Amino acid sequence: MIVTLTANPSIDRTVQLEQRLERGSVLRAHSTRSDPGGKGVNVARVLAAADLDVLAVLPGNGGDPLLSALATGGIPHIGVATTGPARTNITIAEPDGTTTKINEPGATLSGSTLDALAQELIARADTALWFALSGSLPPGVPLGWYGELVAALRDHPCKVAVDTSDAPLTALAEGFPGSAPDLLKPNGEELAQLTGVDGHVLERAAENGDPGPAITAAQRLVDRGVGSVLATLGAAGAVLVTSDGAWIATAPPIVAVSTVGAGDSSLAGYILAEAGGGSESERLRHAVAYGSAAASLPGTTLPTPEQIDLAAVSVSAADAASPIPVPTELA
Ligand SMILES: O=P(O)(O)OC[C@@]1(O)O[C@H](CO)[C@@H](O)[C@@H]1O
Repeated sequence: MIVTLTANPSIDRTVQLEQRLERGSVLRAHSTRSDPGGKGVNVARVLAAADLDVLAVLPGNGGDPLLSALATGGIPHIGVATTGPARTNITIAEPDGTTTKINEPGATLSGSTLDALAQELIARADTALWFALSGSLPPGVPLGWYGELVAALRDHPCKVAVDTSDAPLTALAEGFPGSAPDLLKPNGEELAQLTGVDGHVLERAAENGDPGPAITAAQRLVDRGVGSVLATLGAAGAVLVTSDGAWIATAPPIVAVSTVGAGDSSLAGYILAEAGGGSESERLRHAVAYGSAAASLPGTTLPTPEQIDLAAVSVSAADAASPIPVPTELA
């Protein structure tokens, strides 16, 4: 079983515009849609669509619209009693595929909700294959909470993936190697934040087909105890770095409709391939194929296995025999 934790789930409301977004104007929406959201919920949705045994753990009370949507979608889940319903996050989508996202802070979680969420994980630590701890932490949650969970789970046979950002990500990294997960999934900006690398250098290089800075930055996290770093780089693809080597994947050309959920789909693709015994390059191939498929779908629509084009993703190994060159900007 794969267990996902979403401390700050959401209803994702997408507003599709027919024209460009103009600040200060009255704009008419062409269409709207609502999808169950929150990063761990999305990972669970992708894995469930691929018929994996999955469980989404999240705060929520019986009758909350988000839990009802998960039930309707056939996503196995446990809602832990909490004070308020899930937040609504807004995506404003423009005709050229540009998305602007406004995420609410989420309802405050009490100490007892936090303890109950942690208990749901610990109770499965000896049977679950993977835990995916994903997304922001709502008010009331200590910034170091992910680190505490990783530390509690790492004595068990399960593997733990973390995908978060900003202060919770920084707090997690401060606890390395004790809080280092088996898999960390930063995007380019988060990778830069964590490693002190200039984010512009990293992203510009990746866009120009040079994954060197991203690999170097990811290697720094592996040196600090992280098992594997899957760094997603948008249209430039992704890199996977472990203590055994580094792999690079380029993304197939797509018409981007909504990148919301693309990173979560990548994480799900990686876990799916790993759970099936796939090699590092196959895990990376699945990650990029799932992420690309998600980006070509509207709102927080997530891909099914039929929409995945593995053959369109090219993966290569960085030469393990020669050290990864450190670009001058990083040296
Ligand atoms: O505010 P967070 O927790 O960082 O991100 C939440 C969120 O933007 O992430 C998902 C896409 O990755 C969406 O479903 C959701 O709205």
